[in-house]
Amino acid sequence: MTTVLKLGGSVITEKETPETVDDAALQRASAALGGSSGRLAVVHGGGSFGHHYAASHGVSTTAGTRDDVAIREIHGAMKRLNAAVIDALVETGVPAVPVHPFSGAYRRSDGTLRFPEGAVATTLEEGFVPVLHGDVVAHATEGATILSGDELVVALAEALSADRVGVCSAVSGVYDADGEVIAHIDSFDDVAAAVGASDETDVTGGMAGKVRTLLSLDAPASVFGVDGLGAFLDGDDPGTRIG
Ligand SMILES: Nc1ncnc2c1ncn2[C@@H]1O[C@H](COP(=O)(O)OP(=O)(O)OP(=O)(O)O)[C@@H](O)[C@H]1O
Ligand SMILES: C=C(C)CCOP(=O)(O)O
Repeated sequence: MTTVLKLGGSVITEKETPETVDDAALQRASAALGGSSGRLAVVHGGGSFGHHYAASHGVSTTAGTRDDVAIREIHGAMKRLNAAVIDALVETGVPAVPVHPFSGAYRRSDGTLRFPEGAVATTLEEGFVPVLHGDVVAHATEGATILSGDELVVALAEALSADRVGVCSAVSGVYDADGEVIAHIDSFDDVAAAVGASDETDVTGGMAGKVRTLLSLDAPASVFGVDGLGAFLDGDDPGTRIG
């Protein structure tokens, strides 16, 4: 059983305060992961580490930068968050190891992502838990653009033929217009009026971007809050199922 799990930046950081980890939430998530079994690849988002730098340099998933300073700032912040996530996971006994997308992933000029998965697949086979993250990546004809953790989850899940995909965010699921968690989404148009951007600084589209991206996945994905993480890892289907 191969699981790809995203820990949202909105969960593990205090998203409005630059470079601030939400230690309590990260410890809760790590404790849940400490008890998990099977092959697990973790991806985390940018939260208050990646999005502030990306926004301040005007970089998004489509608007590129040719400024090497911008690339180092965005990537450097994401590496610092990655180190904090790995430290927390190691504390709970998870054999976590870092994988930095900038070093291997890139976009073609039409924006399609290339992610050579050999290192991650081998890392999993050998019993480690690779921990990847949203990042800045080289983009042919654009310089460099942002790769969201959600897009990476989809690419990884497909490349690894994952059985389960989970996206743990700051909300209990995708809410409808009345604030109730939607049980199942299989078309963006059905929820377009209810889903929006993030309430915080976010260059990758908040919940609307997440739903759109996850709908492109072959395997079904679940969006849930940190309260649902243990249940998801136990094989349940908390929150909103997408696809
Ligand atoms: N209909 C909706 N249901 C749930 N959340 C919504 C909805 N519309 C907008 N949102 C916003 O989307 C946010 C989740 O998207 P966001 O991209 O911030 O999450 P994340 O993936 O956890 O964080 P990051 O992008 O930093 O990794 C919620 O916190 C909320 O502010
Ligand atoms: C902003 C950066 C560098 C990563 C964005 O990843 P996301 O938070 O998963 O959308």
